[in-house]
Formats: sequence, structure tokens, C-alpha cells
Amino acid sequence: MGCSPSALLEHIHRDSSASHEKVLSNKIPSTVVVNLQTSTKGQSMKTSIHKDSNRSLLHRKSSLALTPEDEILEINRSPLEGRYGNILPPSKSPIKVLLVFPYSDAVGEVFTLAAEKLCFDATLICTDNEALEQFQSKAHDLVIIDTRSVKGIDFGTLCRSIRNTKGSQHTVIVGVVKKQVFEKDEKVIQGHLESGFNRCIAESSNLTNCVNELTMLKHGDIRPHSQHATCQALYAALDKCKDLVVVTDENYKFQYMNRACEKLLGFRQEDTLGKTLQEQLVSDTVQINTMGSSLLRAREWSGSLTLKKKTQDTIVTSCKAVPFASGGRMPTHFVLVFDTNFLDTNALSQPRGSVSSLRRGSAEVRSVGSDYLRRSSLAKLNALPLEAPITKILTLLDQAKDFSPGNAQVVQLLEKIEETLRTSELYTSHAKDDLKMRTDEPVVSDLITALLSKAPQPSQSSSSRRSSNDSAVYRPTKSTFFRAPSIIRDLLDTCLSWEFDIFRLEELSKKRPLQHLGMSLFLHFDVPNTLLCDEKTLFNWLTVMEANYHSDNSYHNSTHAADVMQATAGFLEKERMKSIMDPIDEATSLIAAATHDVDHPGRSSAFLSNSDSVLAILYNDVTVLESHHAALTFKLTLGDDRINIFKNLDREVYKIARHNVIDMILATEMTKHFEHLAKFVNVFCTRETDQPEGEDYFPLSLPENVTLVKRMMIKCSDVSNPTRPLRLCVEWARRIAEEYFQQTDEEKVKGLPVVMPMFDKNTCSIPKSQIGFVDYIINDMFEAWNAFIDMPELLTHMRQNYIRWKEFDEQGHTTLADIKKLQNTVLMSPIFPKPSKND
Ligand SMILES: Nc1ncnc2c1ncn2[C@@H]1O[C@@H]2COP(=O)(O)O[C@H]2[C@H]1O
Repeated sequence: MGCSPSALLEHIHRDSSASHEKVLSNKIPSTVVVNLQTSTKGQSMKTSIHKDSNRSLLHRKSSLALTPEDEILEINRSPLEGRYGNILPPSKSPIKVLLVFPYSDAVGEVFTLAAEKLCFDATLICTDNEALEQFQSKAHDLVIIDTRSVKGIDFGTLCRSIRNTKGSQHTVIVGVVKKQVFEKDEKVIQGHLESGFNRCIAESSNLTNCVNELTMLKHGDIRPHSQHATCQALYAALDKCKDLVVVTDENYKFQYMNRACEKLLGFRQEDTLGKTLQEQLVSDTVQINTMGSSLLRAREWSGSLTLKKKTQDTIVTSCKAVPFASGGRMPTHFVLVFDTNFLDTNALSQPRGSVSSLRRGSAEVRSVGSDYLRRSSLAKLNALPLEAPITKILTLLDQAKDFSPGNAQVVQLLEKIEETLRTSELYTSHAKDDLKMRTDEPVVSDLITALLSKAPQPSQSSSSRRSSNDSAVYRPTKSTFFRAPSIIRDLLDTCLSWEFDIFRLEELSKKRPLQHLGMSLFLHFDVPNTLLCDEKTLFNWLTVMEANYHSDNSYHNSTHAADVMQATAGFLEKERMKSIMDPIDEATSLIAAATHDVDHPGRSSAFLSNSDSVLAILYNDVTVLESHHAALTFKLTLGDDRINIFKNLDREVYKIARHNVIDMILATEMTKHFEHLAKFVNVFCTRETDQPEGEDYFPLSLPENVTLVKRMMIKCSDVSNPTRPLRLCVEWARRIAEEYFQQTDEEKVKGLPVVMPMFDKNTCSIPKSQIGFVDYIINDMFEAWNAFIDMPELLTHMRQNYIRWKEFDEQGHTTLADIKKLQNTVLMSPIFPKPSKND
């Protein structure tokens, strides 16, 4: 059975009282220290009884074996204070007590004296109006009302009035009754309780009696009330925080869910109480079992969990689960904190791997020194929401290693299995290896290899890998053939900057950015030498490729191709890339980037399939567009000697080049996004925490790993627009939205299924679409990529843009017209000022 938040609070309160007798310290070996410490309003009443330790052991009644703690007894009456000292009420302020006695007599006097003796802040009042006024201004912790006579004050009404005052639930109200009433009349006591009194005490004019009564009230009533108040403050904090927080009992039944959780998942707390995590929230059983095995061993667990929303949609989150034992050693509660894995803006200020380092949505954006960010990102990436079966298997193997620490052989075997599973082309390479082992017959080997390989596997040349200390600065290489106008040349001098203004190039080149930028980059990366190809052929090739982009597409035109090529060039300049990419890798990466969307119709593959297009029929609805881009690239290139940039290549090198280009273009297919990301993260981002500083732990040079890097590189280049400076980012978002809207319009006109109904020009919020795009696709991908390539500026722009999209959304700038208006006002300033005539 679940319980309500207040029931849970009661539970916590009961537990904290029950565990008062907690042994805390063993620092003073020869004394027994009994520490009676209260936390309520910080009243610290510490009574230290020092005894000879041998004597105290003699007095020990228990038959239990002695523990080291038996030697020193420091009994802390406030275990919560011990742990959460800062969140309890300020330690200096005394307990405020209101004494309401209509007549002055010995009983009222000794209560006042007793309160003073205990250093309470006492106020003595004789009328009910004054009492109420006092209470309303001071909100006392304790109110003692003389109820011995009905003549003096209407104590029932007074008590109810106090109870009607806001905040009085944390006040203890006590009625002083006549001794004989206390001893003989249950009904009077009952009536008092119904009026809102917490308890009654018998009149007494004995000072010790009164001191004892007040002391007991302090420990038994006031203190729990103030703990309760602190718990309420904690609930308020939980309800304000952005992480999703869930508390369950030891059977994973919900006990509490915070507002962020309710809001994101669409449940109300009441709907979930008493149901289990699996029933209500988490859909992946394997993960929940893994989590359970850690929690039951009282270990914290971090990992990814897929949460079900009320709408039955799912979202993937990273979760930190913490066991909590309210008594005894076994966990009684589990606290789950989910991060929906968006923005990691606090990464620098938080300890590595902490839940708070996974926080999203802070208003603060840091431009960061990369290393710490890279490392904390890696910690996060290990908990990425990547649910490939291989990820699960690797996690399970890790746990199996945990279970068999004493058995080196088992651990070694498990590590070998992990190593094998981490390779990207699982089936292909294993089959080949096995085959080599079992057969000497080349014909059988060829046959099986051909059958198992998805495409002809070229032999990889490794001879031409370069040293890694090349300059990252753009080296304008003089062309013997091509000379652009000076204004374009000036702009192209900045073409390796992440802030490069591609739209300015589009404008200056009269929509021929690919030709100009492509030529500059080919020269910078020495492509003519690599391909043994003259500049004229390269220039012709760029011209033809550019001509095969549809200039009337608002997004998928040659400016997008140039943009992707520019991003790829920026990545190729990074040290880590230089150390693994050979000249053919570089040249083919640039070629793939330039052609990756050639002849894009401005409609998605789904649209082409739905409309029975020639391309969808040709490619059987599978990877339609990307297959077309790759095929057309080669059809055009090989179809005319004047543009055949591969014509001088040796056949084997050509096969490598062709394989690279096709593989990279096909990797841009978004339906395989998580597969590519998972493979990349599995190989490059899973071992960081175990690895000694500075060691290169992944075998980068393995051809299959270089392939993973190249795929990730073109994918990141393809969708890099949210990580560009704001002005560029907004323009790309406008363009893609416009293209999506046109597709929706056409689908409606032609009566086709509407692939993205939300992209309706009349209703769509462009900022929201961008926020979602970053949340679900871009953020994790670029964190992983930055962890590898070390370009923190990508994340800085992404986070700044994200915050601006949120602002635009909140300010109601949602439609195409709104965005255009913003572009003509607040977003006017160019990234690079237009060069003046003197330049
Ligand atoms: N800023 C963006 N907002 C929404 N979708 C985008 C954005 N940038 C790229 N995309 C999508 O990501 C896809 C990547 O592959 P394509 O270029 O074929 O098509 C692209 C768009 O559909």
C-alpha cells in the first residue's frame, strides 16, 4: 500500500524519533558521553556524563556482544541534525512560548518560571484577544492555555482561532486542566482535542513538575513539529526543482513524485500512489532489474531508464537511484532522480558524475575550458539513453565482473567478451576470423566474405597517415586555375572558423557557395595531390554537383551542402582527427559532405514512399534519399571525364574512396541516428572512468573505429546548425521549417498521409521545434562528439541558442513571420562585419 505525502512525513518523523539512540563517535575511548541534543529551534541541551569506562561496562545490562561503539555512548537525540544540520531551524533562537492565564495564580507563575529556567522566550498574556494578536505576530512554537475555568476566557474559541491562523500547524497547543478533570473526566480532554489542542496537562504549582512537562513537550511535541516544518520546506524545494524526483518503498511502490515529474509525465501523484515503478513508469525491465540488484545491496545506481508518459509516449532519461534505510540496514525507500538529459550547463561547477552535474536548463551558460567539461560529459555519456542491445549486454557484463572480483580468470574472460562486443562490425569480422582459422581454401573464404559483407570491403591503406602537428589555421593555397573576387576571397579566409558566415558567402557568390568554398577547402586539404586530379576537374566537379542541388529548396540546397562541408573541414582540422585521418579519408570526407544531399527534392524519404515516387520504388522504400544522393554522386562523377575527380586513382584506392563516400552519405540517414551514436559512444566514451590519465584507451587506428568516427563526423556536420552562432542557427531553423511546411501543404493538397502534421505553417511553434530537436537529437550527440573532438564552442553555442529559443517561445515569436521579424531586428548584426570598401 502506498501512502500520501503527509503519511510519508509521519513515517519519516516516526523513524527519526525511533533512531534517537544513535551511536555517533568513538573519539574519547575512556569516557561515556551522553549527549542530549535537541535541534528544535536549535536549543541545544547537552548533558555530558563522564564515567569511568570500566564501571559503565559493569553496568551494562545487555547480553549483546560488545561493539567498539559500546565503549563510548554519544547519544544524539537529533539524527537529522547530525546529517542535515544546515536545513534545520536556526540554532540560536529559543523556543517561543505563549502562556495564556486569565488569573494570576501559582500555576501560571510556575509555568512562567519553568519556561524561563529552560531559556524559552516566554510571553504571559491574560486575555484571549491579546493572546490571538500575540500569536498572529509571533507564531509561537508552544501555546499553553489555562482552561481550568470557563469564566476567564473562551479557550475553545481561542484555540480554534489560533488553528485558523496560517502556519499554526507547526504550533503545539496545550491546555492546563484541573487535576481531577485530568484524572477523571475523559470527555473534557476529548473536547479539548477536538477544539485543536494537541494535549492537556494537569495543573501543578510544583516547579520541577512544570520544568519536566515543558522539557517533555520540547522533545516529544515541539521538535517533531519543527522537523515536520522542515520536511515541508524540503517538499517545496522538491516541487520547485527541475529534476524529476520519485520516492518509492522497498517494493518500488510509489510514495512520492514531485511536480516536475507530474508535469513532464502527465500523471498526478494521486494516480500513482501504491502502484509500482514498472506498472506505472519504467518500461525497460532489464534496466530495472539491474538497478534493483544494486539498490538491494544498498549501492547507488546510475543508468538510463525509459519512462512512460501518460500519453504512452516514452522518454529516455538518465537516472540516479539511491537506497535509503530509515531503520536497520536494509533499504526502506528508494529515491530516484531522473535527468531528462538536456543541457549540462552546470558541468563545470559540479563534481564529476553527480546528479546535479546532469542538470538541465540553468540560465547560466559557460564558455568552457574543455577538459573538465569533456570528462564530466564522458561520465554522463556512460549513462546515455542508448538502448541498443549491445549497450545492455556490456552493462550486464560489467555487473558480472563486479560479482566475481575474486576470480581473475572469469574477469579476464568477461573483459575479452566486452572487447569483442565493442567492435563495430560484429558479424562481418567475426565470420572472417573464424573462416581464416578453419579454412585454407581462398575460394570458400571469398565466397563467405562476399556473402557476409554488405558491400565490397576494400583493403585499407594505412601507409599515408600523417603526423598530428599540422596547423589549424587556414592556409590559403594559391590556385593555379581559379581566382574568386577579392571580397569572396576575404570572406573565405575565415572559412575554417566555426562562426563562418555561410549566408554571406551564399549572397556574395550568387548562390554558388559550394563552388567557392569547395575549391578553397580542396586546396587547403591538398585534395588535388591526394586524388592526383587537376584543379579544373575539381572545379568542374563542384560546379556540376552544385548545379544538381535544387536552389529553390529553402533548406536542402547547395548552401546546406557547403555548410556541411565547412563543418567537416573544421572537424578535420582538430588534432585528434588529424592523428587518425589519412589524406584519402580527408578528401573523401569533404567529397561526401559536398554531395551528401545532392538532388534532394526538398521532401523527406517518407513523402517519396507515400507518393510512390520513382526513387522510392527504385530503392524499395529503404534509405531512399541517401541511396539516391550516393548513387547520383557516382553516376555524375563517373559519367563525364571532365568532372571525374577519381579518374587517376589506382583501382584499389578508388574502391576505398568510393566506399568511404558511400558509407558517409548513408550514415546521414536519421533513422539510424541512435544506432550510429550508440556505436560511437560504446567505442569511444565508455572506458574513460577506468582509464589512467592521458592514456589512449581506444584502438583508434582500427579501420572500423575510424569508420565510426567518420560517420559521426558527417552526422554532426549535417545537423550542426543548432550549434552555430545564434544568427546562423535561427536562419537554418527558419529554412528547415519553411521546407517542412511546404511538404505538409503538398501532402494536404494531394491527400497524402501527413508525415509531420505538427509542421503546419499556421500552428507550428518554430522555437518549440528547435528546443525539441536539441533535447532529443542534438544535445547528446554533440556532448559525445565534443568529448571526442574537444570543441567546447559547439556546446556553448548550442546552450546559448537553446536559451534564446526558450525566450522566443515565451515571448510568442513562434511563426515564420515572427522569426523573420526577429531576424530583421534583434538578430541583424552579422557574425563577421561586411568588409568595407577599403579592405
Ligand atoms: N534545425 C533543425 N530543426 C529541425 N530539423 C532539422 C534541423 N536541422 C536538420 N534537421 C533535420 O535533420 C535532418 C538530417 O538529415 P537531412 O539533411 O536529410 O534532413 C534534416 C532535417 O530533416
